[in-house]
Amino acid sequence: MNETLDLFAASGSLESIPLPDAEIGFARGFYTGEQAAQYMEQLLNETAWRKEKIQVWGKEHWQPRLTAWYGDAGSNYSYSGLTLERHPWTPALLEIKHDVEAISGHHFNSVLLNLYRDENDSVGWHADNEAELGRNPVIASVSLGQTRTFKLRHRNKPELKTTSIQLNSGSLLLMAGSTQRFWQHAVDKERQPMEPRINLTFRHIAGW
Ligand SMILES: O=C(O)CCC(=O)C(=O)O
Ligand SMILES: [Fe+2]
Repeated sequence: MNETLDLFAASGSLESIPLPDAEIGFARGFYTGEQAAQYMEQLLNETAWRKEKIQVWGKEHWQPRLTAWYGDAGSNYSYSGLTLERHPWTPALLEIKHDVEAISGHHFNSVLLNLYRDENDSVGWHADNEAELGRNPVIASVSLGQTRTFKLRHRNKPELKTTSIQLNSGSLLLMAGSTQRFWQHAVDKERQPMEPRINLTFRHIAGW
């Protein structure tokens, strides 16, 4: 058993999701419904939400969701031709970071927040594999508000069917090991009306 799976085992409430070439842990009840609803309300109101333009295959697009980037001073995070403006940690984000670090045994120095306003907001297939995240990034993803379907697909083993995980309010998904190298993930638009959802992905950016 490798180091990260040992960590999952040690941290009681994280259940391991057994996918090949991946290390994924899930805690459905990381926060109670009530705690999650409180953070949802607070983060909806106090986050510096922005709609960003990104480059995909040389063309400019508006991202189909709102985002915000918080973290330690000195950070710089770039993806899809975009360098995000970093905001200093808020008390609420530091509390959540503390809880996530306690259960995962990992240290994080930044968090990307996503706001899916309704059923039309989404994130396309991607892996969080930017160089500054290192070779085996550990990413801790906290979900608040509307349950949305998180899909995972293997990059080069099509016989492994797409896996779906329902990310309910208050849940924590931990992706580690080779997950970002072998798997991509996405949150699709939905046909049914959806309430807002906030997702926080805690990351460790190397080099600062
Ligand atoms: O909203 C989610 O659950 C996933 C967000 C995500 O993949 C990202 O921010 O990189
Ligand atoms: Fe991602």
